[in-house]
Amino acid sequence: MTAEAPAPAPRAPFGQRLATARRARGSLCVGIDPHPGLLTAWGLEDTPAGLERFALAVLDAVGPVVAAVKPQVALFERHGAQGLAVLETLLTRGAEAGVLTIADAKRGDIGSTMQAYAEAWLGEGRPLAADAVTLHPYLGFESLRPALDLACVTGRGVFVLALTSNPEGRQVQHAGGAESVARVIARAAAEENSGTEPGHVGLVIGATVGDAAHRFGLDLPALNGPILAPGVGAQGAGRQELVATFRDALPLVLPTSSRAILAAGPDVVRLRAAAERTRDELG
Ligand SMILES: O=C(O)c1cc(=O)[nH]c(=O)n1[C@@H]1O[C@H](COP(=O)(O)O)[C@@H](O)[C@H]1O
Repeated sequence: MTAEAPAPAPRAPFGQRLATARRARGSLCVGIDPHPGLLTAWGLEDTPAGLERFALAVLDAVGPVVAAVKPQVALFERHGAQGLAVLETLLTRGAEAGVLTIADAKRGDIGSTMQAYAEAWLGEGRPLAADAVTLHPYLGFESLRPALDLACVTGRGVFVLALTSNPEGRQVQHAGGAESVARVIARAAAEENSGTEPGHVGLVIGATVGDAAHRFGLDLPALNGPILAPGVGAQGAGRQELVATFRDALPLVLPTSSRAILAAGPDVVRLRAAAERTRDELG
């Protein structure tokens, strides 16, 4: 009996694919956050049909000029099953268009449940599988194991919350003093990325956190993986804050902005121009 050949990897590793996308189209990620107020401002109804028109218009406008798009899952979930169907369509169209998709689902649970979340967002052939998903580690970093491992197998990625952009995050993430929660999470993520290639385990660190990463001793250049940085635009951060927050880890940073860019729609030309301008300003 001959041994079966191992199944070929479904796609190149996420770290590699992200690096290629950034070289081709720069480092911006645009958040697709279909808030009801934005739908109204775009002249759309707050319904699954309005949601679909909004989400696909954003993809068409910005997909060719940015590295990634990040649909905010909550804003699709609020439309129930039909909203999730729109998300499914968006993720499929994103893959067809060659722009990376990051599902902002912020999942995290005990291992047995985490296995199901991992399959849902990172599993091969799953309807909602994206190129990467956001995870929260507050049941313990190791509880994320099913997602960390499955992402590696399927050539996908994860972004683990470390220092979030909202001020309330400090209560949990700064706890522990010198050995802060954020530092423990950052170190655990770096251990997943050992190797020469850029790894598939990223962190989320808000561009609004000031010098917290430095103050708490996070060794960000050692992460060898991407840092998703929300907080630019509507939450007040810009290029100056990115430089001050990330210092020598800036090459790892993928800034992400939602409302500040989406407000330029529904005109596709203006929307694309807003994404290009933000991308170029943030450098
Ligand atoms: O994981 C995220 O993307 C995230 C983490 C974080 O610390 N702060 C943060 O704002 N986000 C998300 O990033 C998006 C920010 O949207 P804007 O403030 O409109 O740019 C929202 O979808 C948030 O849920």
